[in-house]
Amino acid sequence: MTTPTAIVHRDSSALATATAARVAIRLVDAQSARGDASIVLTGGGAGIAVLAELARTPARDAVDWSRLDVWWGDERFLRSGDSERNETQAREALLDHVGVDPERVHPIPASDGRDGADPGLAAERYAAELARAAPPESGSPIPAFDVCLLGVGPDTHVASLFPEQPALHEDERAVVAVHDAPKPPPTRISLTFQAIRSAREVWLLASGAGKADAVRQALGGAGPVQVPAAGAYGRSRTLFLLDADSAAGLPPEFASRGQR
Ligand SMILES: O=C1O[C@H](COP(=O)(O)O)[C@@H](O)[C@H](O)[C@H]1O
Repeated sequence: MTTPTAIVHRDSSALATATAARVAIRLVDAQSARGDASIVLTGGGAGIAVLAELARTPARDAVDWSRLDVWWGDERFLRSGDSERNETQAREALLDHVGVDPERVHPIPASDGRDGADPGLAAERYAAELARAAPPESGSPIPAFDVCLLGVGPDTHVASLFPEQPALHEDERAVVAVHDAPKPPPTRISLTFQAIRSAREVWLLASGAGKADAVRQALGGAGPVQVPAAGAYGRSRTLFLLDADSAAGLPPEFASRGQR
């Protein structure tokens, strides 16, 4: 477990711009070290704003998009192309505008995919896809993602791990079907904590006053079942990337380390 660091930006626009640059640098560094890079994308307001900024930033030209594996942390289990799918929004914001290799883009299956409307089978299929991408020598069924982006919901959810739900107790599978999510749509597919924590770096994004209480709880010592954002961390680094409004309730030890 890595101790989180909070970085506070002036407003939501500065948060998106700075995080987009940070993602580009992270991917360039990973590609310099290993040739390839991998990223886990998130949905949500701040997450999609970062992707749209990444499509615009000149730093995007430093990334070799053809040598990037793109995964998702969660998906709303809807038909392919539905505008509420995180995949659809990520394609529109970023993936349609950069030279990604389609074979290396790994969307979570849709409800009209090969498994039909069975989210359990779709979750198993995604877990198998992750396992195929994991280096055999690692002994892990999950690749070591270079960076995993997670939006923080106002109720402290991350990916589709919602407070007090059964998925939070999953400690064997990398991917689960989520039923009865409190935020629509009710049926979703999500990486589990185990999969999220296999990432080298986990970056949690929040913007707006509506997220201040969630951020306060996540960094205030709460448990991951009550506050899922408190249970998401990376193997080498965990960042909370915030705007000033979402950082309004930061515990003092984090507030003093914030940047503006
Ligand atoms: O439904 C979801 O919500 C969260 C956060 O969304 P936001 O609009 O409150 O920022 C997101 O992280 C997750 O990927 C998504 O499926």
